[in-house]
Amino acid sequence: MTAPVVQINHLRLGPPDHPVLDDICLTLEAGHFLGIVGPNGAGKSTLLNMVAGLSRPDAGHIDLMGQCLRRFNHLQLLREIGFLHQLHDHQPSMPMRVRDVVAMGLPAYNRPWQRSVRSAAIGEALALLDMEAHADADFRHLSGGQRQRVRLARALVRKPRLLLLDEPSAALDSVRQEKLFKLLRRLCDETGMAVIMVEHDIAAISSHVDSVACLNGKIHYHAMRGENIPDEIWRAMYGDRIHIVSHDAGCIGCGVAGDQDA
Ligand SMILES: Nc1ncnc2c1ncn2[C@@H]1O[C@H](COP(=O)(O)OP(=O)(O)OP(=O)(O)O)[C@@H](O)[C@H]1O
Repeated sequence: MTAPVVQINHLRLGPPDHPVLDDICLTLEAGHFLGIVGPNGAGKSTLLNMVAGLSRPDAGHIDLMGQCLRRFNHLQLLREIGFLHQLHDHQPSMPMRVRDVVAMGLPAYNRPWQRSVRSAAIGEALALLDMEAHADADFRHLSGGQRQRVRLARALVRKPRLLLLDEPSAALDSVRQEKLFKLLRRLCDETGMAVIMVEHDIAAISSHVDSVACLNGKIHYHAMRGENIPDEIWRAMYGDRIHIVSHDAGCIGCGVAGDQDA
């Protein structure tokens, strides 16, 4: 039997009496598309950083493809995991072509003798995000949404087995958001890539993901596709004063419309 792509067991960060993350357990098989929702400061980015091996938990452990994450060296982690960090929109101070930004996602980007292989992979990744026509453009001259699509191409270019996305739809218009979620769904189905995606808008992601974990320090609920997330879970995460609205059938749970009195 193939080992799960990621297995997170009883993960904790911070002191037991005041943890940032507490008793986090999640398993992702190949092809699984997991959405994570939760309020600001819930620990979503912190969890992604730990899965990427960028920081260590205080308790619990993470297995990647059946092996303890700590046994992977830096290069192996780079090969297996694609990571799109939360948008900070830093831009290079020097001119940089779009294709060179994407090349930075390849573990072999500093090996000029592999130029033709690199070039094909870069073209493929840019095409997935409809950015191939901009391959030779200066990255700094693109719009914010176009730059975000280039960063997504950089995360995908090495065809990772696990893709970690921290609010990837930031800066994308709603048509592009929908296209992105559909692309991720297709890649999961066709290549077996597993995805963990942090997003705030559950209504936008619920028809694409396989499951949604509701995180605020701990996992309050892990809903499978089509399952309703109870109102008390939303209240436990966002507070009693939220206004909860239902949305289209087939989506997971309810949407949070915000605090009407705020
Ligand atoms: N190593 C650490 N030790 C203690 N606290 C930490 C550590 N890492 C992160 N935190 C704290 O954990 C909290 C969660 O931060 P995080 O960035 O993960 O939230 P988030 O859910 O991604 O929020 P947002 O939706 O605003 O991006 C923050 O208050 C942060 O300061």
